[in-house]
Amino acid sequence: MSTHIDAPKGAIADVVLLPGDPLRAQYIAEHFLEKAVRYNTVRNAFGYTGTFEGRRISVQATGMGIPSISIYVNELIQDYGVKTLIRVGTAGGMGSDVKVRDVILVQGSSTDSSIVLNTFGAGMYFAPIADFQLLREAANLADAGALRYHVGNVLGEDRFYNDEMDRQKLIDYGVLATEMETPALYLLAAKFHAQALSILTVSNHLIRGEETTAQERQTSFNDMIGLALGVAKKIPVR
Ligand SMILES: O=P(O)(O)O[C@H]1O[C@H](CO)[C@@H](O)[C@H]1O
Ligand SMILES: O=c1cc[nH]c(=O)[nH]1
Repeated sequence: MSTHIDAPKGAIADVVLLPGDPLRAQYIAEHFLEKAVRYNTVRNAFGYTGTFEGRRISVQATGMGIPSISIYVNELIQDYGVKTLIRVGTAGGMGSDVKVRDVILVQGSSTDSSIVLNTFGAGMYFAPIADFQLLREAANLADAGALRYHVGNVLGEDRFYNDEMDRQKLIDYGVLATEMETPALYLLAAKFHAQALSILTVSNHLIRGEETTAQERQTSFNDMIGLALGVAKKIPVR
């Protein structure tokens, strides 16, 4: 086991989906994976391993925010040898073309978190970016499935409630939406030479004040989850 995951070596697949919400992990395991076995309940951060169309895949809840996802990504890669990590999260829309229920493929992750500064030191603004192979595959599958999706820059912010953030400036610079984990995922994937992609569903719009219903969120989650599993299925087993 690792410090926060109570699973034996080999219990976790080389490809892992990463929802923030443990109940989303359970939902994915119960509705999309075959023969799913729960390998972790520590802190209720549920983790499952099963198969999707014959491909062994795990799903691990990360909790909310950069400190929490950093723990799981570190342990999945360093203690369990995970090579590919695909976040399946929700986001608050910011750009005017972004609508609730749209899917966003996070190409680059801007942040107000100190994680980049603390890694590289003052004066170096490392750009946390998606793995191109995963991003291209996801875009191809989204095109084939006629999904409404965007590819671009997303803010990964430290605070959910953040009145001080100058959102209009970020929107003017093309930032599509906000969420709270991707900078850490992309930074740690770069550090450990793993592959990572964040796929997000827009659950609300911060500027227009729109929200989705719980039922609608579930349906649009299904598009995102299907897309993530479609990408995961194509990764050769390592
Ligand atoms: O839906 P998840 O994956 O938790 O992601 C988003 O939702 C949480 C905030 O409600 C933050 O974790 C944010 O990144
Ligand atoms: O971080 C998040 C996630 C979803 N919606 C938001 O407004 N913020």
